[in-house]
Amino acid sequence: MRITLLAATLAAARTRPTALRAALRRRGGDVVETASASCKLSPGRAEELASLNEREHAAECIKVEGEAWSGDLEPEGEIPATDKFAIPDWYLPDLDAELRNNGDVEIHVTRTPLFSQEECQHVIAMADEHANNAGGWGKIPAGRYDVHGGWVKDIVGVKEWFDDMLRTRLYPCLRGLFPNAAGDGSSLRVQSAYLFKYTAETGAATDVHVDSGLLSFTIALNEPEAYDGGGTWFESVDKLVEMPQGHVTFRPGHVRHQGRPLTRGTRYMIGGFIMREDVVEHGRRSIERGVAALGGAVAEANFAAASGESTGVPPEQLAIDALEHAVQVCPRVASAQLNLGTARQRIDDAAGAEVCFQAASTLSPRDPAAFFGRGQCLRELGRRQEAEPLFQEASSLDELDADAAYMAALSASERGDFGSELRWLERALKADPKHAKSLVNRAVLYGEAGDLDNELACNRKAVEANPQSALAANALASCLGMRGMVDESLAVFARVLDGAGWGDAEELARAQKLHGVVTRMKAKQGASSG
Ligand SMILES: O=C(O)CCC(=O)C(=O)O
Ligand SMILES: [Fe+2]
Repeated sequence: MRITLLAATLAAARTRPTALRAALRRRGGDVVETASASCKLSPGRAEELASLNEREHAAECIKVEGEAWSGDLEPEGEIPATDKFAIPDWYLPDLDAELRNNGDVEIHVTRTPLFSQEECQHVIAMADEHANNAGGWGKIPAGRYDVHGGWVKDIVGVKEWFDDMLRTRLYPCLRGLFPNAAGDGSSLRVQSAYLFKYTAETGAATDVHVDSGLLSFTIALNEPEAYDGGGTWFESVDKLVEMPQGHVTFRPGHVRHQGRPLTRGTRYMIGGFIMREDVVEHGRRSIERGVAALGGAVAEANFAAASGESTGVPPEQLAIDALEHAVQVCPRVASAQLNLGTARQRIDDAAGAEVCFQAASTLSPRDPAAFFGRGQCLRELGRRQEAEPLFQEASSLDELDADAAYMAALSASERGDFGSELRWLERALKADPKHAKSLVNRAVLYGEAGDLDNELACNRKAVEANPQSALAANALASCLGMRGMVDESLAVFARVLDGAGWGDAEELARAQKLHGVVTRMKAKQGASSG
């Protein structure tokens, strides 16, 4: 009988991980203005950050000198006809007015190839040979993916070809298509240029991101028959651009896009990020400075992080300052607002972060990170009901985001809607079959349905997939205790208690308490069988 009571204690410990905080109220008004007005950067600090940007720009211009061709363009450079589409309601951090044509942010895709088949094949052959000589392809990080590739400046033969093409075709196209932003073309500079080799197995995609520069181009080096999937996807208009070999896309750099996942074959492309020697991109540089100070662990994964000049300011503060500066410079740029939200979350300013995420989701309504971040803040602020649809939205926008689906599941379970909880947990586990919290809560649902074998199996899977998760270990140990498998249960609890460093205070206290419960249970078992 005592054993049953102890088991009930363990069953009560079958809890879902949650976090409850006090409630606060929000203010109304235009969301972007509200977020911008929340910035308290002093004019002196703004000036310091601006001069940091100027120095960084000057240093970068020196660095890229010689990495790629620059100077006067071929006067008669040919400009191909393009198909164009607009990105409505989108704002650029720098030269926003100049980068528009008739008020629109435009993406141009060539109608006829800019490069011949022979040219493209030759470029690929040189790149493959370079990789062979180097003992394999390098990897360029692109968010959660590592794409095989290399910097154009380092690839023998390709660099020389690329330099020639900048002068005769690529820069003349930018000058023709974006006349107000490119000027006569002589001040255009390659911030970076890379050659990607996507395969289904290695670095099949990039995350959705913005590029580092005023303008970008993407060159399709091989024929689309060589692969399935791929192409460039433009998030805010949900449009996929798939180009035949030799075609090129020209566009403002700061438009969210993704190299779509490849499911078969190989896709070669060249990407170029273009800046201007005579324009300091204060908006972009402050955003990148903030992102770099946050350790890059934010949604906007630019390939080239800002070159961090040491300032002696702690990283959290530098992030806040730089991103408040960015919001001052370009309040309608979603990535400035989003990253400021992330920076404020880091210093536990949920109310300050929430207004930024709300602005970001208004400015970039298909960016899952803005919804997820706002949902987290609203929970912190005690507004769980408002948070739930935001997690659902984030999960719908990114089916690979297990955290978003998990948070939607948690929200449903808090309302007692276990049917919805199950559906969202299944979605989370489809996105990430190893997601510890989802596995633990899936086990809870099995247990509540009386399916004890699957409850145990699910908890075992959680621990196997996450050997360092105290949450999973505690769940498994409790489950084992409930099933009377006390020795194994005690061993798992002991692992949590010994495992210095993995497990927060809450999980450690839980392990301690439940270890005691199971120890008493074992004593009772011994007494009743002895
Ligand atoms: O693979 C693609 O089409 C896009 C790659 C990319 O992010 C870029 O060119 O900036
Ligand atoms: Fe890109």
